[in-house]
Amino acid sequence: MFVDHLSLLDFRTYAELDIRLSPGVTVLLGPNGVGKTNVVEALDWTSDLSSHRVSSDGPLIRFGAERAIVRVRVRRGGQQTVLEFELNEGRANRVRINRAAPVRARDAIGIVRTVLFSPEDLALVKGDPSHRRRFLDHLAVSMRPVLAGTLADYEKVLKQRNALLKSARRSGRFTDVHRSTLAAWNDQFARAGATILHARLQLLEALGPEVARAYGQLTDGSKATRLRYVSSVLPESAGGDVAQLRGFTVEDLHGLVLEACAEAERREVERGLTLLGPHRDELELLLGEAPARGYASHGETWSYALALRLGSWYVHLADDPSEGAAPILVLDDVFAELDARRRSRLAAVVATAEQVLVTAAVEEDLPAELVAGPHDVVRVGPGRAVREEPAGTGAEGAPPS
Ligand SMILES: Nc1ncnc2c1ncn2[C@@H]1O[C@H](COP(=O)(O)OP(=O)(O)OP(=O)(O)O)[C@@H](O)[C@H]1O
Repeated sequence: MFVDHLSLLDFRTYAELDIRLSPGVTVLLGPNGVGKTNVVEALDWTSDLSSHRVSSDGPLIRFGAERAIVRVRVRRGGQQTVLEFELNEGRANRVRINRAAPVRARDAIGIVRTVLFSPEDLALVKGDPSHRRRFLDHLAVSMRPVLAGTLADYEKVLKQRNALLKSARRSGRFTDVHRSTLAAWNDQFARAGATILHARLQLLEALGPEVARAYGQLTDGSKATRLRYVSSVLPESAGGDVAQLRGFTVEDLHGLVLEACAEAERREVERGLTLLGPHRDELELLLGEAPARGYASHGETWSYALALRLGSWYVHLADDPSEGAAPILVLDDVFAELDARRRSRLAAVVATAEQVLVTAAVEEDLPAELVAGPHDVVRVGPGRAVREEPAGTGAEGAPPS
């Protein structure tokens, strides 16, 4: 797929921006801090309505403005879809598809598909487990948008469960009312938790080999990657081995979460906190025999982070091989961080995507493999981004209609 038009109103630095894009490679060039990432962040945001840089939408709205509007026109095979998002601080966002009546925000997830590489990805390897859980869940949602609802249900019941455990702890008594309310929350908690666990395990089964392949492509292949899923709920005997864990059905997992809830009840009341469930699990990244976190070198950490993203793209391609389904690749400021060998290796792989957007401060940061062939250049200046047009063509296209 590719996006051929992106319009922004009061998004980050842009009061107004209207930019035409083409399939193939587009390079966004401009000095540091000028707004290159803001453009690709807007596009990436439309894929799952979340930003790689901030956890709420507030900072995406131009400072001082009340709301932002992001409009994209995406083409997939012969089909085109116009998505329009109104981001409101402290209020629900409004979403329209093909200018029809507003729909639930969730209904727009997955229409645009992106895989974004950014310097923040280092946290996937070096950061705390929440980064890796979010990575897994975002990838799972982008392929199965319905999971967004389950994740929201899980968050809600987790909050309720935590509030109940906290109040029991504060009162110093675990009454029958506490017990029966907890039992009711436990069932909802286990249902949503089991669906999330199941989705993660299915995804990991596909992702593990693809990350290993990507890591091999980006490096000399002397070390291998392996993904382990360490769960607060699943049997320890499996040792996090995804191949052993993948056999569980949602029903099996529901039963396991309920059992774990019963087993942990006393400790949870003592602590006033939920101590188990997918929000406590860890995706462990191994490099050779050692965990990458704490052991991998800086270069290996970068390669692992890139391999997780490239592996995600491969999983998307395998999951939906239909025409035009391949996600758009967005490489935000990554080449400057890589040595020449990894630059060319990454460039050679990504250049095969239907649409690739790359940001860079200077042309010299871009690998020759990426810009040797035909590509577009968008010059980004303060509050503006202008596509360089080959002589004899119109400067800007019509807005999405
Ligand atoms: N909501 C907002 N309203 C106004 N300005 C904002 C908002 N959010 C971020 N900015 C500004 O946007 C700029 C950063 O833009 P961006 O991250 O896109 O830069 P960049 O061109 O990618 O830079 P670099 O090359 O350094 O990564 C900063 O100057 C920041 O102050």
